[in-house]
Amino acid sequence: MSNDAAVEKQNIPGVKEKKTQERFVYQDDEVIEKPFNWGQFSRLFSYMKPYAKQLLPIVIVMMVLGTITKLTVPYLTSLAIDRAIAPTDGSSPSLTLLYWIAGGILLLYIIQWVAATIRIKYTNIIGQRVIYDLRSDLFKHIQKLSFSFFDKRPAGSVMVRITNDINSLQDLFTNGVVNLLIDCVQLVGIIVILMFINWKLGLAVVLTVPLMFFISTKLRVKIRRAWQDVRMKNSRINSHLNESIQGIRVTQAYTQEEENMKFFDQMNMTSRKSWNRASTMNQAFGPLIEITGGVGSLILFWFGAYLIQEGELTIGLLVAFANYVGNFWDPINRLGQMYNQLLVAMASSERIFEFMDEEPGIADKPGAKPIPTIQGNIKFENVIFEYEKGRQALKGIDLDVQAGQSIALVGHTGSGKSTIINLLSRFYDVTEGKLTIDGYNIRDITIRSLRSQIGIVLQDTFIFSGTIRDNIRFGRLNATDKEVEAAAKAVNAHEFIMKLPGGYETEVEERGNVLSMGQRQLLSFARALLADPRILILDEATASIDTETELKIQDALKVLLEGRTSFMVAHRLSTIRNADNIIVLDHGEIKEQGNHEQLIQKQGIYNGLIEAQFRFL
Ligand SMILES: Nc1ncnc2c1ncn2[C@@H]1O[C@H](COP(=O)(O)OP(=O)(O)OP(=O)(O)O)[C@@H](O)[C@H]1O
Repeated sequence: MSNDAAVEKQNIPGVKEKKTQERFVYQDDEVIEKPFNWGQFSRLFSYMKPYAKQLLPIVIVMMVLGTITKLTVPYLTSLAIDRAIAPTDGSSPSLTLLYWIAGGILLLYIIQWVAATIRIKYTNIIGQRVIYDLRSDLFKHIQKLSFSFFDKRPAGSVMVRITNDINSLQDLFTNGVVNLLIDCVQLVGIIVILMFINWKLGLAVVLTVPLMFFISTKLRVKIRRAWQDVRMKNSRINSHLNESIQGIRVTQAYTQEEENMKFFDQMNMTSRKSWNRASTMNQAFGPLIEITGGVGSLILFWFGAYLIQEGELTIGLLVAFANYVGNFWDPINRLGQMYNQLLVAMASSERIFEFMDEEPGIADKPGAKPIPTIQGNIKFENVIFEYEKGRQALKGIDLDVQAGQSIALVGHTGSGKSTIINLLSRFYDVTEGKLTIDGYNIRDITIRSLRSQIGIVLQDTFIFSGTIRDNIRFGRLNATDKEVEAAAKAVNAHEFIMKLPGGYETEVEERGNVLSMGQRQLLSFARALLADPRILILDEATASIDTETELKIQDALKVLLEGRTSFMVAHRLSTIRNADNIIVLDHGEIKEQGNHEQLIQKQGIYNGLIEAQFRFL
C-alpha cells in the first residue's frame, strides 16, 4: 500500500461548510481518512498483544482449515465431472464414485462451517476486548486531563472521539484483520491452483486482476464516501436536535422557533441531497462493478472452450476453474474495502492517540506526598494567574485566611472570583507566586489528598440521573442511609424530600428538572456536608429565591460552614453580611477587604455594589 496512493485525505465537503454554519456543536472532527502510518498501525495493534498468544492461534488454525476446505471443493467437483459423470478416459460413468465425492464435498462444507463459526466467535472476542481496552484507556486518560484541556475543546468533540472514533475501529478489529489474512491466503492459494491446473488460462484470468482491483478500490470508494457523507449530515442533524432540545427553553423564550426551523430545514435538505447523490452513484457504479466481474468470466469461458477443443483442458477442470475464479473476486473486492477501512482507522486512531498523548497539565509532582488532615489555613502570596499567555486574570493576589474563617468573594463579573476558587482546588496551577494550605505548597502535595478534603458546591448544581439518595451519597459513597438522611435534615432538605412522591428514592434526571433551584442547592449542601470537607468552596446561585427558602438556605449554610474554612462567591446580601472577611475583587486585583461594616464605612467599591443591589430591589 503506497503512501501517496493513500493520501486521499478527504475533506468531506461538509467540513468546509463549518465556517458558515458555526452553530453546529458537532464539529465533524476534521478528516475522515489519513495516510497509512506504520508507527500508528503497530501502536494500534499492540492492543491485540495481550490476546494474541491465547486466542490468535485458534483463529489462525480455523482460518487455514476453512481456506483449505473451501479451495478443495472445486477440485472435487472437477473430479465428479471428469471421473464419475463423464469420464475423460472413456470408461462408463460411476454413480458410486459420484456419491463418495458428494459425501466428501458435504463433509468439507461441514468442516468449513464449523471452522468459520469458531473463527468468528474468537475474532469477535478479540475485537471486543481490544475495543473495551481502548475505550477504557481513553476514558481513564480523559478523566485525568486538566480543565485547560477542556477549555480548548467543545465537549462534543471529546465525545465524538470516545464514541465515533472508537466505533470506527471496531469493525477493523472484529472482522478486518482476520479477513485480511484470510483473503491474502485465499488469493495466493487460488492463483497457485489456477496456475497448476492450466497456466495459460490461469494467466489470462490473473491479468484481469489489476482492473478488478482498480474498479473495486476507486469506484467503491466513491460510493462509500458518498454514504459516509450521508452519515455525517445525519450526525449533524442529530447533534442539532440534541442542542435544540437542550435549549428548548431559550428558543421558546426568545421566540426563535421559526429561525430554528429554517436552520433545521436547511440541514435536513442538505441531508436529503447528499442521500440522493449517494443513491445515484450507487445505481451508476454498482452495476459497473458487476459487469467487470462478468468480463472476467467471459475471458474464462471463451479461452477455456478453446483450450478444451485443443485437448489441453477437461470440462471438469473448466468448471473447477470457474469456481475458483468466482472465489477470486470476493477477496479482491474485500481487500480494496479493507484498504479503505484502514485509512479511516488511521484517522480515527490518530485522533484517539492525540488525546492519549495529551499530558495532564495538572499532575502530581514526582515524590508528592499526601497532605495530612487539613486545618484550613490558606495563604495566597503574590499570586498571578493567566488562562492565556499574556492575559492576567489575577494580578498579584495576597491573602491570608485563618482556619475556620468564612471568606466572601465579591466583585463585578470577570473580576476573578471563580479563578481564585479554581486555583484553590488546583484545577489550574498558579502562573507566578505561591499558594499554600497549612504551610504546604499545593503544588507539592498529591491532588487526591487535596481535593478529597475540599468540598465544592457549584452554582449550577449538577444532579445525576438516579435517586435523591444516590445524589446526596455522591458526597461520600460509603455513607449509610442514616447518614444520608442526617445530612439532609441538617441542611433543611429532609422536609421537601419527604414531600416528593418517592421520598429519598425519587428518581431525578440528569439536569434535575423536577427540582427547584433552591431544592437543588439544598441537595448539594447535603452532599457537601456528607463529604465533610475541611475547606468548602461555594459558588452561590444568583437566582432570587423566595424568602422562606432563602432563610432555609441561610440556616443550612450555618450548619455547613461550621468549623470549616470557606470561600464563597457570594451574591446574596445575607451571605455576604455574615462572612468573616469580604474580599472585593476588581480586574484581578484585591481592591478592598474587611467585614461588612468596615467595608460599608469605606464607601468604596463594596459600598457601591451593595447600593446597586438595593437599588435593584
Ligand atoms: N477558561 C478560561 N479561559 C480563558 N479565560 C478565562 C477562562 N475563565 C475565565 N477567564 C477570564 O478570566 C477572567 C476572570 O474570570 P472569572 O471567571 O474568574 O470571573 P468571575 O469574577 O468569577 O466572573 P463571574 O462573576 O461572571 O462568574 C475573565 O476575564 C474571564 O474572561
